[in-house]
Amino acid sequence: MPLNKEIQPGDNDELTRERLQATFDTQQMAAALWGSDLARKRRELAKKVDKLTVLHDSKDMSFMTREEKLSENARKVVQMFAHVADIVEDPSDDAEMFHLSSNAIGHEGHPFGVHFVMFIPALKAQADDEQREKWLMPALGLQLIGTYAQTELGHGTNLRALETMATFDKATDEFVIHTPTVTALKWWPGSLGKSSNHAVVSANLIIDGKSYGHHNFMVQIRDENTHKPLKGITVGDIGPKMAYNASDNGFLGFDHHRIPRRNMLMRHAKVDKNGVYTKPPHAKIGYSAMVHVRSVMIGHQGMFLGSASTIAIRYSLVRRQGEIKEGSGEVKILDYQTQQHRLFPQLARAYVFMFAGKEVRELYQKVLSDMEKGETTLLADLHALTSGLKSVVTHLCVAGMEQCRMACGGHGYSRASGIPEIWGVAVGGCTYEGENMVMLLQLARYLMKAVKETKKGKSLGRLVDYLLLPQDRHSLIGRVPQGEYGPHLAAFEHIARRQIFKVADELTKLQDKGMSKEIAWQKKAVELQRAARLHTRFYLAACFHRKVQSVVDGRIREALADLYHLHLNYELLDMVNYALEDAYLKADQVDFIREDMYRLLETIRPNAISLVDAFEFSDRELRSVLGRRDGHVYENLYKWAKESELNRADVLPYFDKYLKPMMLAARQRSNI
Ligand SMILES: CCCCCCCCCCCCCCC/C=C/C(=O)SCCNC(=O)CCNC(=O)[C@H](O)C(C)(C)COP(=O)(O)OP(=O)(O)OC[C@H]1O[C@@H](n2cnc3c(N)ncnc32)[C@H](O)[C@@H]1OP(=O)(O)O
Ligand SMILES: Cc1cc2nc3c(=O)[nH]c(=O)nc-3n(C[C@H](O)[C@H](O)[C@H](O)COP(=O)(O)OP(=O)(O)OC[C@H]3O[C@@H](n4cnc5c(N)ncnc54)[C@H](O)[C@@H]3O)c2cc1C
Repeated sequence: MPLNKEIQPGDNDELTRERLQATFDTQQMAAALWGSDLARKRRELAKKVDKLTVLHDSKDMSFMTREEKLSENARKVVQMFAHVADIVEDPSDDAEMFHLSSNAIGHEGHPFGVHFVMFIPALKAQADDEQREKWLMPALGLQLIGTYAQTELGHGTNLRALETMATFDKATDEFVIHTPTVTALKWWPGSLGKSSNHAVVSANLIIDGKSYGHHNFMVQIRDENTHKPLKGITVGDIGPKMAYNASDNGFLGFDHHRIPRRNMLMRHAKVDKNGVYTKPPHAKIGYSAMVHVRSVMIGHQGMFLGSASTIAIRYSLVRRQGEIKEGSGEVKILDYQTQQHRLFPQLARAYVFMFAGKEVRELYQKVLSDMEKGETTLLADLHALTSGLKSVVTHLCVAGMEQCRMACGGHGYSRASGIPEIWGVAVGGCTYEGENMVMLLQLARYLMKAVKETKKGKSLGRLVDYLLLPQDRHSLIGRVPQGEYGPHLAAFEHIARRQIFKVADELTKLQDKGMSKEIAWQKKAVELQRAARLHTRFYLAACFHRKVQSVVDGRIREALADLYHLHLNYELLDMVNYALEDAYLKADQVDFIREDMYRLLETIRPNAISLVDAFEFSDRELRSVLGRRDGHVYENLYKWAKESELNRADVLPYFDKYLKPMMLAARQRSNI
């Protein structure tokens, strides 16, 4: 059977020649990336969206005001739901729905931005059966629009300091929701400002003057017909952001607003009509919606980096600039080693982030079904894993996307490239769902506990089993036959384990000297977050290894293995100081890693376009002139620029108003 190489009539010849070099079938690679069923569904879905003009952008969003963006995406999201049954096979499949939303709406946000990713997951995990009937069904049926209102103007990270109050009034069987200070205003919730009419609100539960910490409450905030804020509620938009401006992130305040007692989400924690409080089976079970989003973010961030890599690699095969050998003509910029070194490691990261995203979702589903039965043993493991992955992946994604942008030269800076918007959305991920540094420290707490268990000869969980293994003194990289990468993965393991034990010992020493646990933690916080990063980067490398091992088709496995080996080399060099500190690696081994990395850049080069084609992002989804599948970049850049609102007239009013009078006056002065 001939290999599928994604060649279509009308394609730029340069790209066709590139695609013909592929050593593998792109559809099979897509199946390895997404799973064969989802890859097929994605392909079919994109074709259907292409035919449904009501789902198409009415013009490029770059040329719209915020209000136009909100209105445009509200229009499309409504059309999307109207046609959903004709487009997707299973509307309850988040992955299929995310793909539909990417194609039809893009990533700038829409009125249901938080409804599906937090509001519904919070209801699924925290509402009891009766409450699910009352809100989950209408929420799924689009009878209401919900958001998740937790962060306040004064506090986002430190949830214990949230100020919004939910005081139980036994006499009326109600909670009184109140915003006592300006810093207690809810601030940031997506789609809150102008779109939502319901919110899951985090507030301190107060019964008979005693605080039980924050819990989640269902609050209707707007009238379902007039959409006006209900009495006692102040709500609005917080203003423009770096990106994601089709989302109306909002503020929300309550003035002694009353809700029925049964509006507290009561699957786990409960308050009865006499004000008797029942504790949940796990203190942090109410944080499940956050864990859900952290788990989805990993794969999504991989897709963002995959999109940026696709744009930059395709463009690098169309763009010619300079000669390598004088007189032999200008080369494609992807033929420069520096360009390959800039882009291929980002491509490899995108692949592994998507693989890790899949693994972590599987663990999340398991924990969710355990929680349904009141079983919470794996919650701490999941929290630790998602906290680390969320932080490392978002950080590396935005660093990688910035490389992709710069690799496109001047045109990368134009919004026509599509990179600025996805970069702006992705970089938000470093902050939302837990600021990265804070989440790394959460993982570090877990790792320090794991060390204690290890010292007793036990393992805290599967993810930290490797702490039980003895440390090797020297790496075998370059000392085993060429093509064996076991020692590379062992090096990730070594540096993670060493840093974890090192910081644990340092903490112990400080405490032995009489320092409190908390102050010792502060003194070692930078080292602790390093340990968390190294642990996570080891997890990612090991995940890549598991994926390559699981692939049956030889051609796919070989192409994936090249990316995996490049990943091992590149990331090790990025962290090499840790391996040099204890002379685990010698200088000649570092040179070996570098040389092997350069070799791999050359090996990957002929497959580059097919490795990005395998993501199967449609042009509609990429929204990039530079990343067009057919490679016809220049004529379309010109067409795009002509759409600029500044080109609506040859002379704009500001010229007559300001510049012309100034120049006339200057001329008159010079004539005097
Ligand atoms: C949106 C989805 C996909 C994105 C891509 C799609 C494309 C579109 C892109 C744009 C979408 C934009 C949507 C954005 C939506 C964003 C929403 C939000 O941001 S919602 C708000 C999120 N807020 C946070 O994440 C707050 C961060 N802070 C915390 O989580 C906590 O305060 C803390 C964990 C830092 C500390 O909690 P606290 O209760 O104060 O901790 P204690 O010190 O009391 O206890 C520590 C103890 O608890 C354990 N713990 C903490 N959390 C959990 C948990 N979730 N599960 C299990 N255990 C937990 C922790 O490990 C400690 O355990 P210990 O044994 O004591 O060590
Ligand atoms: C695009 C976007 C969408 C959002 N959507 C929502 C939403 O739908 N619902 C919602 O409720 N919220 C939402 N948020 C809010 C978001 O969850 C918070 O901004 C986030 O959790 C960080 O909290 P913060 O803003 O208080 O940061 P801060 O905690 O003030 O962070 C500032 C700095 O302080 C440091 N810091 C803070 N605490 C510690 C500590 N203990 N140890 C060491 N360093 C520390 C941080 O590392 C950081 O460098 C959104 C935010 C964004 C950007």
